[in-house]
Amino acid sequence: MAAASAPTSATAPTEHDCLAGFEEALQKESRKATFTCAGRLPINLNPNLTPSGDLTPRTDLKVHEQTLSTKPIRIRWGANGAGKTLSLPLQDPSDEGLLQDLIAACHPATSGRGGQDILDPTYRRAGALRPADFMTDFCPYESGILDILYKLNVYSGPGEVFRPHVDTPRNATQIGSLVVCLPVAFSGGELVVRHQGQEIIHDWGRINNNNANIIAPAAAAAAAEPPAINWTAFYSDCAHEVLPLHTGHRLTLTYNLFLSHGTGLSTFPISSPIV
Ligand SMILES: O=C(O)CCC(=O)C(=O)O
Ligand SMILES: [Fe+2]
Repeated sequence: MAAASAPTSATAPTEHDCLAGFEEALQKESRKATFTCAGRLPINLNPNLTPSGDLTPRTDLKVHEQTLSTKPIRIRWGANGAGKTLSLPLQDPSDEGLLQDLIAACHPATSGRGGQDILDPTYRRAGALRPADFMTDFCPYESGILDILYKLNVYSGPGEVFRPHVDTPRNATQIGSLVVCLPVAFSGGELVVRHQGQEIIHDWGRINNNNANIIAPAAAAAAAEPPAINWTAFYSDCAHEVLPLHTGHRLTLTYNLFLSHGTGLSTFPISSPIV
């Protein structure tokens, strides 16, 4: 009996065919893959603080067991001796002036184009503070999110905006961006994140803090939804934009996300992140 013949070279897939099939399969998968994640972090207006002002320390184990929350967020800015501190959410009507002071302290925000920071209000109309000009005690690491703090952004209504863009990576280890939206009332200003024909819209103004800037602890405790931080993270290749603000002020902290030792994901040497 004749032996079964081996596939001839005419019918056997070539290396090129295999690679093309592999590429097609990967592309299909990457279309289905998660490209962004998001979360909401309730603000505990009466947190249990350590003497140094931190939340009660957590072990890794506890982080997985607990519902995470954050203490109110403080932002400090201004020259030595003339510094100001704003706590969000506002808990007293007299603090509304401080929010206005912070907005006034911001400079017109630039955007990165061709490796340069460009000031173009038709592309981005918003205020910003550089990391050297403010401090915050919001700690994404403590809150279960990973970070390198990059900027405070303020968009005011009506009309401030950031047109579609991809963030300029600070170095080769940057894998994404994290946007944290602070508890101040606004409408419009949806953050739209896009990847390979998919789109996620974060309408944080609609759900932000019952549309009130000032929330007394008692009212917050009684409310069905306590004031909260909203956040989202996405990979560096995602285009995103902030749609025009309608009303109020939208304050965000943006962070660059870097690969670090120990994730097992990096095949190249990791240098210090540039902020
Ligand atoms: O404020 C936001 O939601 C996004 C800001 C942003 O995209 C950026 O600073 O690159
Ligand atoms: Fe961006």
